[in-house]
Order: sequence, then C-alpha cells, then structure tokens
Amino acid sequence: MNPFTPALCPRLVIKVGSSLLVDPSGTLRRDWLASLVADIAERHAAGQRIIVVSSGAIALGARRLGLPKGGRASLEDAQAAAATGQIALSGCWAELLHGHGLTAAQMLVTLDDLEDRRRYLNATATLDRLLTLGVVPVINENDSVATTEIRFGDNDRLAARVGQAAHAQGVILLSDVDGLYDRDPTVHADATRIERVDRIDRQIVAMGGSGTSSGMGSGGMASKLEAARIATGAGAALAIVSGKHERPLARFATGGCGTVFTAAMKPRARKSWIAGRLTVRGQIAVDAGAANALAGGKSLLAAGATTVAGRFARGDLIEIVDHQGQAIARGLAEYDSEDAARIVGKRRDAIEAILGYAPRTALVHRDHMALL
Ligand SMILES: Nc1ncnc2c1ncn2[C@@H]1O[C@H](COP(=O)(O)OP(=O)(O)O)[C@@H](O)[C@H]1O
Ligand SMILES: N[C@@H](CCC(=O)OP(=O)(O)O)C(=O)O
Repeated sequence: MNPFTPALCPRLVIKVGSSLLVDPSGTLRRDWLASLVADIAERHAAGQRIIVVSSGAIALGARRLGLPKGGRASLEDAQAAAATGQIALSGCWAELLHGHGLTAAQMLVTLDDLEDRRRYLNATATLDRLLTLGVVPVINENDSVATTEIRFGDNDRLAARVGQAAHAQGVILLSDVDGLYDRDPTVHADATRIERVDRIDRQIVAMGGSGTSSGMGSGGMASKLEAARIATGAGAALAIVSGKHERPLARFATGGCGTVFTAAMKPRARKSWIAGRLTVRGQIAVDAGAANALAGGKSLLAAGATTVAGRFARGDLIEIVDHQGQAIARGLAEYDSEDAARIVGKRRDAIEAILGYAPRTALVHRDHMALL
C-alpha cells in the first residue's frame, strides 16, 4: 500500500534537491518546477497539505553573482549566493503556486532553530497555523546566517526534521536518483535498487557510503539515510524518488519506482524530538546488563556505564553505545562529562562521596531517553 496517499498521509513534506531545480549552468529549471507544482496542486485539491523543502538557493545565486564552484568555494561565497538565490527561488515558487490559486509562505530555519526545544515548538506552531490556513510553506535552510557549526548543510535532514515538527505522516525526497541502491549506481552499473526498507541497520547505512553528492547538492545518499532514520523514528514514512521526469509525484503514485522506508510506531513527541536531534555532544558506553535494562525501558544508572567520551554539559544530548560501539539510545545527560566520568561503574551509595553532592537518579533518565 502506498503510504503517501492523501488518505493515509494528510500532511506530506516534499524535498526538492538542488540538482533537480537548477541545471548545471546555474539556471532554474522552471518548466520542470511548473510540472511539480501541478502535482502539488492536485494533491492539495485532494485534501493533502504539502510542505515544500526547497534547495537551490546557493546554486542559483552563484550564477547570478558569477561565483566559482557553484558558490561553494567558501562559506562567505555560499552565504552571499544563498541570500541572492533565495529571493529568486521563493519568488518562483510563489508565482507558480499562485497560478494554481495557492498561497506560498517562506520559512528559513537553521539547525539551532530546531535543536532548541522552545524554538522547535515555535516552528511547530507556525507550520500548524499555515497548514490550517491552506497555505503551502516553502522552507529552506537560512544559509546566509548559519555558520558551519550550526548548519544542516543538506536539506534531506532538514526535510525530516520539518516533517517531525509539522507532524507529517510522510516525507518524499525528490532526487536525481530513483532510490537507494545496494551500491552507488553512478559507479556500479550493476547496482540493484532496494524497494522497501523496514529497518535501517548497519548493512543499509553502509550502502549510503561516506556521503558524496552527485554534483550541485551537498548531501549524497548518507544524508538521505540519516533523514530516513529521523523521519521513520518520528512515525513518518520516507521515500527517495526520482525527480528526473515531469510530474514526478503523479508518476510515483501510479507505480513509478523509488525506495520506501516504512514508519516505526509513533513514539511520544518529546522522545522523537530527542532521537531526531543532530548535535550529539558525547558518548557513554554501557555494559551488556545496562544495555538490556535500557531496552526494557529503564534509566541508565552509573553502575552500568563503562566509559565517557566527549565534552558535554548537563542537559546536552549524548549517545549511549553498547560494548561493541553500536549506538543504542540517545538522551539528555543528567551530569556534565567530567562528573559522569568520575562516577561510571559506581553504585549509588558511593557516588555522593565522589561528587560531594546528592546524586541524581540516573546518568540519563528514561523520560529523557529515546531508544534507537
Ligand atoms: N547506494 C546508493 N544508492 C543511490 N545513490 C547513491 C548511493 N550511494 C551514493 N549515491 C549517490 O547519491 C546521489 C544522490 O544524492 P545528491 O546528489 O545529494 O542528491 P540531491 O541533490 O537530490 O539531494 C546519487 O546521484 C548517487 O551518486
Ligand atoms: N540550502 C541549500 C541547499 C543545500 C543542498 O545542497 O541540499 P541538497 O540539494 O538537498 O543536497 C541551498 O538552498 O542552496
């Protein structure tokens, strides 16, 4: 069953990659975009609410400013190109949507906006209101203010996070490739496409490689898999679909190929936000007993932890890994990294003497933890 129909998916995020929107000379592919907007209008008329995540600002702006390397030679170039290209990009979306009687709204967000809980909830409220009003939000990263440290850098993960914020049931990544292959199909002619993925395990992650993009874009397959992890963990299905043809959504709906990642069971909103956060500040390794306890819904106690890596403050997001180094959970640290390192392996009654203050109930409390 197609999980992206208006009935099964009242809210759908469509992400459009740079390489689809802008041709190699840096010109906007307006006719193709018009055909995608026709698809969006059709779905909107069927009752589905669409959120667009559109790349392309840097590539478009670079052409207008005559910048080398598609505007990606330096962060300053990329920021200037993004500021220049974004205004043209959003103008074009607004005009084409208007041609179908639809109103566009622009939202530019940084990684920080969605990693901070309060700002994330703000973005959620804005998206909710726009969708209720029947508007089509067109979203991009706010590249002209984001520095390297606070950038998504690719729009795949941004699309997944936006889907989560908007409580979307589906995310479609339109790309220059028609799905996930067992090996990079641009290098291996005999690569086979994977039709459906129910679990993103190590084998699947390895298929995405190190994440080199095909050209103008920045994410490659690795960022699409990370997007799939975030979206499915938040209860949304995600598809990687080719956008190389006119009317790509209609084509996909009528049997066109792609890779569908099925949704996990919907977790509680706060836990799914924790699991989807990108800025992991450190790691705590745990023994087999603690790993079992976490899987059974328990908090992480210091006694079950073995090592601490990275520098984090209380409240920062950390990853919990098993004795083989496999990430098993993410959660908010109850101690900073220095104190956590001092108490790993220690029982509760020994901790107060070590720290000099009353111990908290856990290293990571189960209410602030999401299993991966
Ligand atoms: N296992 C794989 N399956 C499919 N594509 C892959 C794989 N590994 C690497 N790729 C590369 O990822 C590219 C898609 O990513 P990208 O160019 O960033 O797309 P977009 O601009 O649409 O976001 C493909 O063209 C291909 O070169
Ligand atoms: N925010 C950037 C797009 C980032 C990017 O290249 O994303 P993608 O094409 O999805 O790999 C822009 O508008 O140019």
